[in-house]
Amino acid sequence: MAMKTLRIGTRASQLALWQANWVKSELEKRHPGLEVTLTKIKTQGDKILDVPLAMVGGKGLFVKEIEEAMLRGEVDIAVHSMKDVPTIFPEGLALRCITEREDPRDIVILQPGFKSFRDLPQGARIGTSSLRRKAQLLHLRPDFQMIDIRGNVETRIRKLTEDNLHGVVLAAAGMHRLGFTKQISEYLPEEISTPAIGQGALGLESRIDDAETNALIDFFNHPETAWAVKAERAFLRRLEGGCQVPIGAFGTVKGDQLTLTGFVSDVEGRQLLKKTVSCQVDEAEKTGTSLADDLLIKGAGKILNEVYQHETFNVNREDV
Ligand SMILES: NCc1[nH]cc(CCC(=O)O)c1CC(=O)O
Repeated sequence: MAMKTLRIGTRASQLALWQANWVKSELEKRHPGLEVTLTKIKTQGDKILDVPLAMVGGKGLFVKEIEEAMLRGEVDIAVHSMKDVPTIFPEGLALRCITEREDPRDIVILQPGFKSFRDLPQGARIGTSSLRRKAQLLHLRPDFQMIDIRGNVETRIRKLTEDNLHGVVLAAAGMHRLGFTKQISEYLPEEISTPAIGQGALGLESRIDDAETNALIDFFNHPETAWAVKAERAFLRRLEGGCQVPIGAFGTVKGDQLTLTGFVSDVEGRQLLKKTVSCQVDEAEKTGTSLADDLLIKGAGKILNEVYQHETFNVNREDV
């Protein structure tokens, strides 16, 4: 039987292409004879590089054009970093698979001679645009000067030298995938830097009614990661944190037990709410929602309202 061609829609950044190519090669291993092609699609988030993304507006800046291509039938699946995937999907599309998580932690790259961010001098300059990363580092080192950096992973690494920074913060997963592991100075444990929702996992999105495609890709789904990420996303959804805010959540699964940590903070990392809960995996979403409710009762709503009004609230979904 002649196999169909499966077309992957992807952004053209180095990391997005690595991820799409990884999906392609896993598909070809699994289904010998299947032809898999990549279609590069420019998204709003790729086009507008100089404007704070909050001013561009809207959720899903890095996925919308790919979703439209899928709805028009021009591509069959989209490969996303789960971190960039909005919690709501257009009619007809769904998140079909969540892949096994890479290292979920944040990392720092430091100037030569430094082993830990803790050793940096007073007032050290740290590059990141993520309010989540900013807040958690400022919580430990209120003296740090946080510098906005935008751009893809390589650009941000380059800014360490170009912008004369003491350190930059990035995701371990992106560094590992792109072969930059050796440049990592320090891994930040989850207890110090709660990862972004979905960090390290990939999401495969497809048309709900495309049974043939869905049957081909279902093996990518990793149930443990999927439970964890579903809990994290329920937490985010309840906090209406579709845009970038100092929100993080991290779930792990052992057997049928899910442990979920959620965190919300103000921009300066002064008020930091964090809580860890456990449940059975089939309660993942409910638990994510109720953990958010818990933090709302403790004052997360007030903190987040202040964040939304804060002048530095310029969303950068490339660096959550
Ligand atoms: N928005 C950029 C982005 N999207 C996903 C990752 C890392 C890989 C992952 O989380 O799967 C990164 C890079 C970074 O934050 O350093």
